[in-house]
Amino acid sequence: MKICIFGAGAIGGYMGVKLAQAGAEVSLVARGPHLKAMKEHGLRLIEEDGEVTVPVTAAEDPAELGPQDYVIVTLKAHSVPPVVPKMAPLIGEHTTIVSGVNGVPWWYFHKIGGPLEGTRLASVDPGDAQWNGFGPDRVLGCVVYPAAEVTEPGVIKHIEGNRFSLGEPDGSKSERAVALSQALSAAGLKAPVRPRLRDEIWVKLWGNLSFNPISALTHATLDVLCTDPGTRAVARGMMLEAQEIAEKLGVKFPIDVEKRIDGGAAVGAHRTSMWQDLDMGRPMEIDALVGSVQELGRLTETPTPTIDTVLALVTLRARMAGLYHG
Ligand SMILES: NC(=O)C1=CN([C@@H]2O[C@H](COP(=O)(O)OP(=O)(O)OC[C@H]3O[C@@H](n4cnc5c(N)ncnc54)[C@H](OP(=O)(O)O)[C@@H]3O)[C@@H](O)[C@H]2O)C=CC1
Ligand SMILES: CC(C)(CO)C(=O)C(=O)O
Repeated sequence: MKICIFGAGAIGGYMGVKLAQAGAEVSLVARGPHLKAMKEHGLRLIEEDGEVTVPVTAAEDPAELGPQDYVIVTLKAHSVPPVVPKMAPLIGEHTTIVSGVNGVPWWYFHKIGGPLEGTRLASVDPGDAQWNGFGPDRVLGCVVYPAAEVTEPGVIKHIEGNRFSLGEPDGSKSERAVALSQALSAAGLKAPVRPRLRDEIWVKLWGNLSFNPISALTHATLDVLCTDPGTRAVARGMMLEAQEIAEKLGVKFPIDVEKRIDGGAAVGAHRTSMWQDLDMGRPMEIDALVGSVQELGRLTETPTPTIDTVLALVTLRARMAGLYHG
């Protein structure tokens, strides 16, 4: 089974080391000093109980790697549409694309059934680049739970978690989902195949939608913003609006908003990825994490006053930092 990880930064690098260590036929697409370091010295993974360095097959040009059974996309959401044409050499007749990106996935309305079947989302797939470029039938969904960071070129620090939930857009337990789940499990990762992946997408998204922009705006860590009465109320407001949208789309939430916010507080003094991106002058995943929910609000005719307010503030914050051009 040939697996290529496209965008082998924090999450893709973590997955890549685990798969390589387990002897899987895995290759990584990366760029810049990080690619140079991993080609010259291998890819180093630092975990709580020790560290390991593994030699990896890595390239910037996918043409060097050829058609794959699975392409696992672990780019930031806004980086995917522009590179779709570049991925063409990786894609053969039976290639599965695994979307390991936070936020509302571009394939959300594929095989969902009902009146919104086949709806495209401009916030996450402008110009239908992925829908038309990959074709939604190739897609296997994935919710990424681990936290990791690239601490220096060629070095990944794992922070917590090892679950990558997988799910078919139609909820079936397909052969391709089971085969990938087995490969990831053999590499020591948790990879359950879920019949209702969209429910998990929303529980994860609840946090990213609210905690990430609030932290970027306030520079408060999760423990603080989830317990301060004012910002907790803003997060709650955003989440309740998202819940109304999601439930109109058939989602069932297994927990309530208060429990989800308490879970965020329990993570501790964590700087969200959106705040880290702002600090480091990197584009922020505003469209995928917040704009997409506003777009779904419009589609389902659900008012989103709190989401609209926070989206306006964080978008202007990003624009003033020269990090948002939408
Ligand atoms: N990190 C985390 O803890 C978590 C992340 N996620 C989600 O996972 C996804 C990936 O995040 P993360 O791993 O943190 O992101 P990273 O930025 O660490 O990884 C993406 C990598 O792709 C590289 N890249 C970008 N464009 C190209 C290109 N055209 N060709 C080759 N390489 C390219 C980037 O290089 P460069 O640096 O040069 O841009 C970077 O190394 C995001 O959607 C994120 O929200 C989900 C849960 C937790
Ligand atoms: C903060 C957290 C854990 C949830 O919002 C996250 O996923 C991020 O930093 O992007």
